[in-house]
Amino acid sequence: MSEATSANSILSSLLSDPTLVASGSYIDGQWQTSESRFKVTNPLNGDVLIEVSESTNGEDISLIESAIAAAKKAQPDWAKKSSYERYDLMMKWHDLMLEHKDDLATLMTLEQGKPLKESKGEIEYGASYVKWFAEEGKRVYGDTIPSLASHQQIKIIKQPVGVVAAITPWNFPNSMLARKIAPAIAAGNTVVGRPTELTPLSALALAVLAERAGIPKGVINIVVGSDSKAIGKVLTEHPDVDKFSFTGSTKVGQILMKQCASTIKKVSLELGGNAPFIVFADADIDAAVDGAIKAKFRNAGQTCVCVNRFLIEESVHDEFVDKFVEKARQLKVAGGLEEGTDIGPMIHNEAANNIRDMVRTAEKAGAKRVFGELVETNLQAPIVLTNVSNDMEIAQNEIFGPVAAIQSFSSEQQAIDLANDTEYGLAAYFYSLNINRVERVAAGLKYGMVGINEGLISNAAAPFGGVKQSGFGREGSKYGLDDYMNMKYLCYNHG
Ligand SMILES: NC(=O)C1=CN([C@@H]2O[C@H](COP(=O)(O)OP(=O)(O)OC[C@H]3O[C@@H](n4cnc5c(N)ncnc54)[C@H](O)[C@@H]3O)[C@@H](O)[C@H]2O)C=CC1
Ligand SMILES: O=C(O)[C@H](O)CS(=O)(=O)O
Repeated sequence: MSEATSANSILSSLLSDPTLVASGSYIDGQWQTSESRFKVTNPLNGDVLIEVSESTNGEDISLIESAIAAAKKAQPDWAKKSSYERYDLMMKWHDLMLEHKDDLATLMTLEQGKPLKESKGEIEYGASYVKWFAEEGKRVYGDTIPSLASHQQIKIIKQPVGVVAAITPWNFPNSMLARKIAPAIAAGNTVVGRPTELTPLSALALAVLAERAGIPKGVINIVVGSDSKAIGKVLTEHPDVDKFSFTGSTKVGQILMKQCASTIKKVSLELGGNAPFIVFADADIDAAVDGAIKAKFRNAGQTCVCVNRFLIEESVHDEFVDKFVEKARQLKVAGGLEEGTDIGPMIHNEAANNIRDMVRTAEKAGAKRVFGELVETNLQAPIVLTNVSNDMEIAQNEIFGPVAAIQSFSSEQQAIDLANDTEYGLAAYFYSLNINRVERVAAGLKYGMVGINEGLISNAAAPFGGVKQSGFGREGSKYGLDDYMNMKYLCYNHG
């Protein structure tokens, strides 16, 4: 059993199983506590939910190093297990995640703010990656290749890379970590995960359940702490870490990628986005509006695949704006635990202030606010801006909040050019019922993922990832394991 400290009164009163709340790092099957602690707060009201032990005070990195050592020690035996044995343990973990879905969702809403229905959806989403890769681990196939030389035979085998380190953001505190740990351990690797200090409880609860599932000690290690730079430096530069996977902003991804260069680690980066949402005149406008609401306001707009720029063909612009505003007006903005909430608080006041600054700057540059009021709390309701142009800051930077920035266009090529006019290339969306146009636009968009007449594209069966400054590597799908394996070429001389 974990040494989860008894959750404080707020948490224990809201959870049916308060022992899901851990308040220290999970290393080599042991729960580590320390003198220095950091506070986890509720974004809705700033209440302190719990204090969590730091895994480092900035100077003493011994706990981080012991997590890497534990992963290194456990990896050979974990890799020796058959994929069927790993499948059984991963599915026990998966089943426990779903069994405790309500508690895990409540914990997530308390520390991250998203509406409870979205938190429940995220637990299912995170669990789906565990199930997907438990199964994919049984399909790691090699190759035999005809050789040019008659005395040779060529074989290809795939092997786990070894120790994986992962750093994850606050906006999806369960699924971003699950979608790294799952492929890593399915492939026979071991993991040291580090969630952001803003939302560590969801990640630690995953460790509590992994322990209960019987996943051997050292296979999954979670280190927590507020000094992200110090922890990141160890995880990116330590010679015993073979693979580094990061989800977060492009700015931080660049720093971490540079740090990984010192030991030439295998790296995967899921970074920022600037998603265009193109609506052509030949689209089903009502379907486009429904898709737009989902793709814009999920997680209060705080996802890397949320719409950042709406590009609407001139002839349907006003119809789209009127219908979009009508739907946005109906969204309930309140605390995430409240019944019927559609939009919860943003992660912190700094993020909300940043949004307000972006809106004011856009208005100064000529954008027109056709719906919504700016508030002084982080419970920011939807804002809809029209008359936006692609050179505005709000069109070039990632909004990461509940603000819809709408531009119009007059031709298909102009729409594609506007959509591609960004340094990012993660997700894009467009609505059209003209099949030839669909093929042309899908081919012309420079993005890793494209939703076609669809606003929700994330699922474990698909390769999630971007191009350009949105990163590289793919998470999910049959391709997702490759990032966690090395390919080995065997050349047999059989005479
Ligand atoms: N492509 C994707 O799948 C995703 C991208 N993002 C992007 O991340 C941003 C929002 O998330 P944030 O958590 O604010 O991003 P962030 O990049 O500030 O933080 C991400 C993680 O990195 C850690 N971190 C920050 N600076 C670090 C450093 N110098 N060394 C080591 N670790 C460090 C943070 O503590 C956190 O755990 C947005 O740009 C969003 O688009 C977020 C989630 C998913
Ligand atoms: O962090 C994110 O924004 C997620 O990758 C988006 S999704 O996978 O939940 O759609």
